Amino acid sequence: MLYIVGLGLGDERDITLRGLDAVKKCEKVYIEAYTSLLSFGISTDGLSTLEKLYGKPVILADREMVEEKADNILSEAHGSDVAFLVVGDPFGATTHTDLVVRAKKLGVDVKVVHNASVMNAIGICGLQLYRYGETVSIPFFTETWRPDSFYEKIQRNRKLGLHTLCLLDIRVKEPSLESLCRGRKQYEPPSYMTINTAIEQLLEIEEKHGESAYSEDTECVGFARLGSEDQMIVAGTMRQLLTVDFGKPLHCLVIVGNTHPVEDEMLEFYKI
Ligand SMILES: C[S@@+](CC[C@H](N)C(=O)[O-])C[C@H]1O[C@@H](n2cnc3c(N)ncnc32)[C@H](O)[C@@H]1O
Repeated sequence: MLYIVGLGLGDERDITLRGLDAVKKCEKVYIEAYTSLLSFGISTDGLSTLEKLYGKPVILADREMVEEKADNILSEAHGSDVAFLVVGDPFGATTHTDLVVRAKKLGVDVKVVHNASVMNAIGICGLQLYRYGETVSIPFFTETWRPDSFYEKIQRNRKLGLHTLCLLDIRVKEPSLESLCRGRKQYEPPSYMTINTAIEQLLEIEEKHGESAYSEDTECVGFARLGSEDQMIVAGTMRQLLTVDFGKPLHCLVIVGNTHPVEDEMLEFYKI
């Protein structure tokens, strides 16, 4: 059996009792290390808090392992109980649906244990979760690569009066271009997009398209470290949020659509 267990957003204590039961009975425990491990304050080589709580070793599964060696994990799950831990909810990221599909095709039984995700934790700012349009991802721009497919999606959401959740790029264990050319993989240090960088990129793309999908005066909400003791939530225009230091990652941003009076009342508590 493959147990895919959501860990929630705060720290190791956010696992559910059902999730902990599953972990305790599994012979092997993997943890995915590339979507948002950081919110647990865990460095890629320091898993001891989790190991202490679970009373067994936890194997770090980075992007390469999950994408290239998933079949090894799945064949282990054929004959024994294996847990695959995911920060947030297993379906809060598209990556894990692929693992479920592969497991089912190989005839491996799968059980999912849900938990809180960034996709619902943003509800804390008072914007109704059922008034959101398509979620977008904002990738880090480079000198030569400035993809902007998020622009059209935000525009579509805003035409419908819907809020937009922007997930911000995480670059963990990315091989450096230089090392790829040399044929020996070396990795860039991890980087996490801040709300400030996301807004700068959004405004750059608005200037390029010039279709007024949004502007510096558009109301947004910035979220940092949701679910942690030191979480930070600030509402304001893009221009205002550019001046806020949101501190440590992880960050995400909501572009506010049309609001109901109760949504406005809640947002007031977070205004800059
Ligand atoms: C693939 S998504 C969601 C991952 C996770 N499986 C979940 O269900 O929440 C990862 C992105 O969500 C946002 N994010 C995740 N955790 C966050 C947190 N605690 N606070 C703020 N943003 C967060 C960041 O923008 C990050 O790049």
